[in-house]
Amino acid sequence: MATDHDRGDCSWIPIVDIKAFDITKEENEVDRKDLEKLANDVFKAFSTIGFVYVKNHGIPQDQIDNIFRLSDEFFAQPQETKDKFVRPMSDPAAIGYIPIGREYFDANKPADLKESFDAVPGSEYSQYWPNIPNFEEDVVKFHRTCAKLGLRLLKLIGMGLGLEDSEFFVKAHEKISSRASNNTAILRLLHYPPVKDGEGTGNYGKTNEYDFLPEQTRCGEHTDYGSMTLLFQDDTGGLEVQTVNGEFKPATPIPGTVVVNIADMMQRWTADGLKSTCHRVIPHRKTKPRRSMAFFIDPDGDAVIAPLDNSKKYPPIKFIDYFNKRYEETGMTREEHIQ
Ligand SMILES: O=C(O)CCC(=O)C(=O)O
Ligand SMILES: [Fe+2]
Repeated sequence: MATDHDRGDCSWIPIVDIKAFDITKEENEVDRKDLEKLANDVFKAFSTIGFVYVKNHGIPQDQIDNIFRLSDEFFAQPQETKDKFVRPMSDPAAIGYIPIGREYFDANKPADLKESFDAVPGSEYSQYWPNIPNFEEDVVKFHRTCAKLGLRLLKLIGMGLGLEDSEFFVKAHEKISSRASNNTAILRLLHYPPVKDGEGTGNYGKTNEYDFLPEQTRCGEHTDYGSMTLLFQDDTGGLEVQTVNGEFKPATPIPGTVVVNIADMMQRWTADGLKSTCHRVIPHRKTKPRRSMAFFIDPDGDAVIAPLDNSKKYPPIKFIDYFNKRYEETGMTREEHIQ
């Protein structure tokens, strides 16, 4: 039976074209009226489902392809090699490799069948950068590029929301590409390995052939913790987003676009005006690997997040406290992974 994934039906998620304010443009060369119109369009798009496809963002396709290539090169290495770069788990600010079976979003189910690499500029954990030519340099540069796009979107949302200080969100993310002020924004390279068809034994980490355990998935249902996430996905599919009725529908890849979703802090700031929507990655095509790259836009860790309309919908919370709590709840502080 043809599924929505196969039909490529993702028309329920809005597409916004930000050409007027793409990252190659200087802020002062953009006409104020065009910017205001764009801000309204962007805000409206984010208000519908909390997910949008952003097109004409200005990040060169070559740069995106190059990071996917470096990511492939890293994950294609033997497990023993990758294991040398396993990030220290006790420090959420560390960089490095996260093996399969580490992160979960439901403690009663098997951990996600994915492996990833967390990267930030200026990390004190420089020994965890792999020995792949240009890896650190290019990945760090991409982090900064993503941060630039993220800040543009934050500005547009601030304007679209009609904030008195339209730079409010931008200012709360000032340290996005540094480790200062406990900013936790990371670029995460993700690899969901191909698996055999049928249910299996969870034989991961031991051979190159993986099986899904009963109830295991590529990435469990969750919301993201920070302000927003930029997601670059390959053409495999599998990402699903929860609708207001509670069902999950595909966010099929659209070439040339970045999927952007609202995360928990933006929902709190806007007192539910913008929704941090639940999403997951299913093994839509088990035998085909999925590769994606997520840039998690986080406010500075010291920022205190409270509803901007002064409502009491959410109590004020320091972002780093919220982050640490979620980090612990997803099993990330364990030094071992599930066998
Ligand atoms: O890989 C994907 O498509 C989604 C990943 C995701 O939602 C996450 O890591 O938070
Ligand atoms: Fe996510």
